[in-house]
Amino acid sequence: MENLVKTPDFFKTFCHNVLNAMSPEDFDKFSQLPSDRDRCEYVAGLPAVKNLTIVREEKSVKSIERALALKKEGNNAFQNKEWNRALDLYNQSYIATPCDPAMDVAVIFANRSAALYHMGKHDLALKDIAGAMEANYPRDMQYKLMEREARCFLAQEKHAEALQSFKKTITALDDAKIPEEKRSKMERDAQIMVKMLMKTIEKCGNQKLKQKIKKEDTSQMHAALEFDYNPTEGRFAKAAADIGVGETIVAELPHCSALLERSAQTHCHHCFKRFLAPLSCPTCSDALFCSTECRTVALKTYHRYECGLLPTIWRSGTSIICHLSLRTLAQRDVEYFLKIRDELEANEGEYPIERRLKMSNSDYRKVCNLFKVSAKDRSVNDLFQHTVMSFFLVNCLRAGGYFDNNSSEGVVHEIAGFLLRTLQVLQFNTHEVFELQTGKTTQDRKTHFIGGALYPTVSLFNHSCDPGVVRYFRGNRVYVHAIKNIKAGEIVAENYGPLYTQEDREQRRNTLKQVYHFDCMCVPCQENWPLFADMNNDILRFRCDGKKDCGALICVPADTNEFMIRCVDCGEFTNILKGLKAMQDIDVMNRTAERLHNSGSVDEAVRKYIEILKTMSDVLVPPFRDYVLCQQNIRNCLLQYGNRV
Ligand SMILES: C[S@@+](CC[C@H](N)C(=O)[O-])C[C@H]1O[C@@H](n2cnc3c(N)ncnc32)[C@H](O)[C@@H]1O
Repeated sequence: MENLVKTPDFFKTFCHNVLNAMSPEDFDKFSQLPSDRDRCEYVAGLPAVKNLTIVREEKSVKSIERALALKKEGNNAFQNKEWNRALDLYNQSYIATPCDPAMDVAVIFANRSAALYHMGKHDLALKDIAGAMEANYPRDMQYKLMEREARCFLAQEKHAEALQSFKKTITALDDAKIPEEKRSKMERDAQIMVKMLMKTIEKCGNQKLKQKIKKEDTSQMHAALEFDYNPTEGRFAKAAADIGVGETIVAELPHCSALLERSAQTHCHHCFKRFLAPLSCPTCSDALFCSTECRTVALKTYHRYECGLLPTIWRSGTSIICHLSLRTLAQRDVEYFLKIRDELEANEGEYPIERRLKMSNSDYRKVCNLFKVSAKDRSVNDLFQHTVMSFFLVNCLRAGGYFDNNSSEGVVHEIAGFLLRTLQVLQFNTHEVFELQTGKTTQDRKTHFIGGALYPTVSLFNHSCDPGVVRYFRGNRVYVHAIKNIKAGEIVAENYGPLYTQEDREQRRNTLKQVYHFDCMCVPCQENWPLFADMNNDILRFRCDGKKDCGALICVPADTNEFMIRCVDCGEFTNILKGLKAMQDIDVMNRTAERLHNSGSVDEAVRKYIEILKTMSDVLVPPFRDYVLCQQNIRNCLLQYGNRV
């Protein structure tokens, strides 16, 4: 069966083979098993799974010959001042360079720093210079690097740092193997810069930026956000006090995240940020990083087990959920899971919401009890396929060296049980992480999926076909913003896909039932709101504001001549003049906002749209065409925030 693992989409075939070998009695036995661990142990004992052999792959190994050829091409592009092309070739050369001997990596870093310097990417150039020095760049050439470092600092107006680097240039020139004339000219130039910088520093003081080490909280929540529960809808987010349109409701890092294969050569394997000059895993070419920080965390945790297995996982044809489940386990060691096992068994993973919110996002206990359909409500077939998937994943972990030689098979089944539990949680709680690709016009903007992630707080939000929030991402950090005014006591709902403006109630409810197993109870579903295509501004809806506070809905033709309307429910009068006037003002305001948005003043456009939405929702009851349009516009603007790094 070893060959099977080498074929594209092999998991489907593997699962099919295992399923075919099962008799009805076997299924019956499987369906009686009480726990995820028992299910995993049962599947591991089936003869049909025995021949799945997973090994770390040597395929994505590096090649010095290829690396040198690419570097040569890069040097030619550099000579021709084709900086972007040179950078691209140096990147490819770097990724293909074996970490041993480090010398080659050092030279590639140095060359790449030169291309980055010419592109004005001084921060990245400085990182590569540091990388070259760390990888023992030859002493006789270090003067060049030190001089480049000094010029990068100069460009950033970091005078004290530039001064130090010019001093280091002078020292490094002692080792330079260059003609004496060139050496003394460079030394003279560096001395001049040292004197000049000393004067500048004396005059303006040391402008060294204080390096603030930002210790970011893993989850930041709006002060007015709280969580409630009811037996039909489970836990859900709601507003404890009024939340205004545009306000940030949650910003959080994922419990775990995994990049899609198609983004692996363009985005950081750890934080999902798009990179220009990546750092590579020293062993494989599959995991690239934006910074040493991201690389260090990945290499110390999950990547040491995933290295060499990424091609197998990607080739398997399983969804991102499968990789996320593996990552959840791989980011902590076996001991961690064995330690929390008894606690989870005792309380079934139930923690009071306040305690849960205080837990760190990397704590498995914070995500293990997110919504999932219980085993008794799942089809046996579905549960069986997920168990086979856990078997595949636990074997990946085994091949990656996750278990030490003393680990018993019992421990392996225990971890497979955790994988199965995580797969079930991920099925209902994974968020697709996207990047907004910008174009010249608003229509050219497209969302591009780059990976998946599990967010402990955002996963507690219920769905509405008229959501109150929009999500965007910076790397794999999610930001949730309000796109309407949410009153105290109201639900703060996000959207799982179907929108009332685009699909009719039946379609939406069918999708939600099929994918998420629930009957949607949101307001548009209960009131059967119209599609956007069927909407106009001909009928305006008001809330009765008579003294009896009945709050009934009052529908009025937009071209009415009356402005005091009697409520059929309570008989009181409501003055609708303000609402009629608002509809006229909104038209002008909308045009101003659109102009601002198209000219790229996103912040100003958002402020304008917020003003419009506020004006509308203060006097009129949605949905109506202008309101929906304005919400769509504000959503587009907020999505663009994700692109501002
Ligand atoms: C991602 S979870 C949301 C949090 C969940 N309520 C909980 O208790 O953890 C998704 C599940 O919440 C429930 N849910 C979400 N939106 C709902 C809605 N509009 N109406 C009814 N149930 C909903 C469904 O059970 C759904 O499968």
